[in-house]
Amino acid sequence: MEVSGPEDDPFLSQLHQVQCPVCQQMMPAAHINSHLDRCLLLHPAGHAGHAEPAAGSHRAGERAKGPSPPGAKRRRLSESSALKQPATPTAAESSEGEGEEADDGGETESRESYDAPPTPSGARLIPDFPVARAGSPARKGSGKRPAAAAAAGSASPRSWDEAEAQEELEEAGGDGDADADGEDDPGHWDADAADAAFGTGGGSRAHPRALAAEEIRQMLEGKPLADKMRPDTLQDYIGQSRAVGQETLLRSLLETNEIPSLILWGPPGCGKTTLAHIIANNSKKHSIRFVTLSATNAKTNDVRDVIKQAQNEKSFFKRKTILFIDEIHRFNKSQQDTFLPHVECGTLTLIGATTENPSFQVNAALLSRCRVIVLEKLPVEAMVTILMRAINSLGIHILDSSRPTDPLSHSSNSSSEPSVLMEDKAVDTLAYLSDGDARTGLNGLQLAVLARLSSRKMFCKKSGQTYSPSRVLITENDVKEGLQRSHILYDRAGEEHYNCISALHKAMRGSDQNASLYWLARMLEGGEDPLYVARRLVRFASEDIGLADPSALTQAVAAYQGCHFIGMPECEVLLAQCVVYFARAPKSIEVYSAYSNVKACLRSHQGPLPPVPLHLRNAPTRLLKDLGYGKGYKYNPMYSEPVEQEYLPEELRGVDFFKQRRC
Ligand SMILES: Nc1ncnc2c1ncn2[C@@H]1O[C@H](COP(=O)(O)OP(=O)(O)OP(=O)(O)O)[C@@H](O)[C@H]1O
Repeated sequence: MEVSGPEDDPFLSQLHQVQCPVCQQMMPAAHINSHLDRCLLLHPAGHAGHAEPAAGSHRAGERAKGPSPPGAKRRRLSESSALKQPATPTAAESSEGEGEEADDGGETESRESYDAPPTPSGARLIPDFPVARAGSPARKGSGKRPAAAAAAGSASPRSWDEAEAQEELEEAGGDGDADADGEDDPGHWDADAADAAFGTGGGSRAHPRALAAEEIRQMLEGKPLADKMRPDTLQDYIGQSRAVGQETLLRSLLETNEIPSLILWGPPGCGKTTLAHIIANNSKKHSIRFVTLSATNAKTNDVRDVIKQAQNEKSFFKRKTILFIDEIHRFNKSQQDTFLPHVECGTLTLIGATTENPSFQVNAALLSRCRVIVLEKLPVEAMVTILMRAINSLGIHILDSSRPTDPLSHSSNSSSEPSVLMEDKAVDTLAYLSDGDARTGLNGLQLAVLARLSSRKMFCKKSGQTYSPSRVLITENDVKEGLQRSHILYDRAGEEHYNCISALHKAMRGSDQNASLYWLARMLEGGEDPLYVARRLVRFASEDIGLADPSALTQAVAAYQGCHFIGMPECEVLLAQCVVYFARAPKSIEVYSAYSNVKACLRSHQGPLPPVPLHLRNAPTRLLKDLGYGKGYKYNPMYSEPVEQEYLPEELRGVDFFKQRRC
């Protein structure tokens, strides 16, 4: 559970808060003097607004050197970790704030929009990318963005204006150092570092610090690129104009900080968590607590804790709490019920994100108290814009296929040329193949670049030329490979979902308990709904085990109910137990096949179906008795010996569905 808000002593820190007149940051009154000394030194006139951690805390750069969130965590966890932002400036001082970025004073600096221009069909998709000069998308509070974008947009690495590059460099510290504040942070992703360094090296051959392949490789290692590139402001939030476009109600509500309870519904990677992250950033400016839970690992007690804290905050400090629950559909109905009264009475504003239809997955009562925001798959143009933003931040140049000569081949000063280039069609292909999922696109890009940089195969297939080892060309094939590798992650909504459940079914049928457990874990770890797996087990109990072990059905139904009661992650072991039981159980498809035969018989029947024999009909009235209903029926319990009696319609007499396929 991640909670951002007043931590160590909420009472004191709230009561004695003052605002720094230079960087606007809130902090305990006791810290203001020492903070001001530092702040004035760091932010002379004109730099106000660039926030600095309060006195007593580490400087931003120092904090950033601390261990960054583990990138090896599974995807959902790493996504939720992206919301570990201090909700208020005071939170930056708390221990939980450590390791997080500095406050986002840099956001106040000018930042050009990344909205992609409409692309005519069939035209190249890479937009003439606006040069973003300030405000890093990857890091709040950062200073400069490179004009690498310009090079990409104009498709010529040489179109970059030298003077502009030098100016950018000087603004960024003048020495090619990563941070305008002079904070060096080699081990941490720093878009500024990339920007400042590449901005000067990318187009301006005069500058000695074009990003070397090795530098890019280091920047790409660790945290997923999608996390690093998560936008902090609505301005950088691409697409989704129906939901948060300029004229929408939601946008005006967000701008006035009137956040209603929301359910964000959309396919994976379309920006649900990102929108919540933007709301979180915004709320911290208004002293609203923003708490994040992921339904994949939060327990009911975590929810209760959040509610209790929200009640305290409301009654003692009149402070609102926004609770963001990622994958809310994975909470069972009773867990969802826990929020209901608190959303109702305004203790909590709930923001839930779900990939599943909320009509089925979210309690009707809760749903009726939330505004459902439908986010769509990102269109290809938006994907290109998002990818280009990352490509520019990394200092990768785009190679224009329409140019008659390869810029790599006629470099006069090879040492200062950009060292990593990417085919323009590789970007288009990546945007198309990502299927509206920005995470897939960005992580595919990361894998493609990393793979290419690690293998150091530096030749251009088109020209057949090889280049110096310091140059790398990322091709369309590289991104295709990168995408394939990133798809190893389980795709809950797509083909992988069906492939894995089929593999599980077959492994249990083949009595392979190891493989059965493997496929189960692969689905659950990938974010599969445990109730979906449980429903399939109920079916398997009858289809494949049947009367060979009739208690299998009881086991499956119990597992289903157990999953429903306790939800993930606790229910995974219930499913594991059931899966192993089924893999070990004797199998019989006798009933399943016989029933299939009956169905086939009915479907292939020509003409009207045979009537129910009169002796089998019930005769509750005299009239029916007179018509012969029930006549001649032998009531079995009255006979001690076996009863000779027909139960099938006359024309089916002698048919044995257990032996033959068709009647
Ligand atoms: N609209 C957008 N504009 C810019 N970047 C985006 C946008 N949507 C997604 N991204 C990028 O894609 C990454 C993944 O997006 P996000 O985590 O918001 O997806 P999601 O819809 O919550 O997915 P899931 O349901 O799988 O958790 C983000 O970190 C961000 O870098």
